[in-house]
Amino acid sequence: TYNAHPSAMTARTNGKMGMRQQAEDPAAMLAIGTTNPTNLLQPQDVFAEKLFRVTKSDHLTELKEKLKRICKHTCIEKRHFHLTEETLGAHPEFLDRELPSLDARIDMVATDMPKLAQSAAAKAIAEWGRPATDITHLVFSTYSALQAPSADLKLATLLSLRTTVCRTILSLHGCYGGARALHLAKELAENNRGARVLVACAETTLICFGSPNRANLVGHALFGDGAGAVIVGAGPFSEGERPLFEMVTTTQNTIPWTEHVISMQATAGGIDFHLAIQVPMLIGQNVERCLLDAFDGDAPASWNELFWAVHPGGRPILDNIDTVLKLEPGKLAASRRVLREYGNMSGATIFFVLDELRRRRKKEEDSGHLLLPEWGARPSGRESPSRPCCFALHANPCRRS
Ligand SMILES: CC(C)(COP(=O)(O)OP(=O)(O)OC[C@H]1O[C@@H](n2cnc3c(N)ncnc32)[C@H](O)[C@@H]1OP(=O)(O)O)[C@@H](O)C(=O)NCCC(=O)NCCSC(=O)CC(=O)O
Repeated sequence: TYNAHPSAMTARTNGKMGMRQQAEDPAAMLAIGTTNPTNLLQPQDVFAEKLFRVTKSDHLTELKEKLKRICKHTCIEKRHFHLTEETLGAHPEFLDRELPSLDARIDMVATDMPKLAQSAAAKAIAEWGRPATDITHLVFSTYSALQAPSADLKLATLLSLRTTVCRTILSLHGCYGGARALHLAKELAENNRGARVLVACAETTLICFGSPNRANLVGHALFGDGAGAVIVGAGPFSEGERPLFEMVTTTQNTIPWTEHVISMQATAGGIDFHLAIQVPMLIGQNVERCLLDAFDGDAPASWNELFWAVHPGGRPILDNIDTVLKLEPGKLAASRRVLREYGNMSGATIFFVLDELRRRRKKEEDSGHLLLPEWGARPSGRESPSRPCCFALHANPCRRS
């Protein structure tokens, strides 16, 4: 409802016209769901051999040895992929960037990617305990959305959300897409009393996949497929709703002049992406300044006073954050575990890290030994070092007093 007269607007939104504007409390995550495709589970130690075999690239021996070296340095043990050997057999054009293949990729992703998101969202909704029709807003993020109607509408249909659900799609935000979607969900939940926002993110490397070459080798070693979903709502909470992480404050920060550092480009042969070798260094050099900006004069005396939900963009990124922030061993354990078990699933990864953190918290609660601090932060380079983006989270189910 729009109205030129603010006083009339207040009267209408307080009355029968719809939800009152402001929620009483900060937004919180009320449930988390994650999922991975089961088609192909790739142990990292045999990944290079398999990739070069299925892409008929075995003759590129030097490149294969380099990928083996890189894979060893990733600290990844396995990843999940939607793409199968059968699919590659049926689409030889996926192997040759000179052949047009974008249409076929978009067709496959359009059907399969929303289903991946559905699986994660269904888990989150089941945990939340309320009917899917109580969801008022949907924010969907993916780097594979290149058509309209897009994955947000497909997901809404698959989940039988109400027809009045307010949908937003974030496209090609890459690794920071999940955090940005959560950021938006907080604003939606806090500004629409009673709103319940489904945040979903699904990523499949199918849209970028190609035969190995010098430019895509690190991407081949790093990225995997997965989906995550979170229900976000602000208080008052209904019976049975249980805040997992209170979302206290969110900011986004861009490092100037780093636009070239990570990029994605749709081409006739699929999406090309570029990762500059400087990414881990730039994140290390800028993360503390971005955190200080985010905390706006209210930073803790030591970063160890917080728990951390860092997007595991790559092993050297986590190492640099550890070093620069002087974190105690284990502070990034949730991020490191997710990287080890799933690789970098771009925007979906942060949901896995949050899920891992709450599992660790639950374990500590059950054993009576609470180690995780109450407050936390979530920095991430995005598509670049350029946007470390930070959340402060409140992991106590009770509200801050
Ligand atoms: C590739 C790595 C596993 C390599 O590990 P190390 O750096 O410890 O090992 P190393 O220095 O010996 O490098 C091994 C070989 O990899 C090469 N190499 C390293 N990084 C490269 C890059 N970005 N592009 C091309 N080649 C690269 C080195 O030149 C070397 O080649 P040779 O052996 O020939 O000398 C790591 O650097 C890594 O994880 N980098 C990716 C980090 C990243 O950019 N993540 C962001 C993803 S996007 C994202 O997630 C956004 C976000 O963070 O929010």
